[in-house]
Amino acid sequence: MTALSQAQCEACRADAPKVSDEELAELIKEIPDWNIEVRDGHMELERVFLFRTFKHALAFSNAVGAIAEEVGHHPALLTEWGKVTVTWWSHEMKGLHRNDFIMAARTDVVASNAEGRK
Ligand SMILES: C[C@H](O)[C@H](O)[C@H]1CNC2=NC(N)=NC(=O)C2=N1
Repeated sequence: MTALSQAQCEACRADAPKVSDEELAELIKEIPDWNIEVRDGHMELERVFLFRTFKHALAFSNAVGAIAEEVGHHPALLTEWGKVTVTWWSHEMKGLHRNDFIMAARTDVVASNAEGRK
């Protein structure tokens, strides 16, 4: 996996390249549990994770927040009772960058180590 740092968050620049249709078709295979949603005219990657309690859900949201801070690239995190909806897109460039797929894959790793999954 690409070693990303805050300084390398090219997806956070408005002129960074969006993934092409061909790249998208390949990258989405790596994260089969994620859905593509179109909002405000751009694509986003989204997945719902279920937990036994709100506390478990909140701990997961915090863990995803921590990997986001490491690279300076941030998701939308909707924390509810027993449920977290994670959405990745590159807001500066209004679309999907390769970084969003990398972060979705990292989110899956965080989820596989998370306590209280349902
Ligand atoms: C200044 C700062 O680096 C930028 O606003 C970053 C922060 N995190 C970000 N996260 C995401 N997902 N997209 C961005 O465009 C983005 N921009």
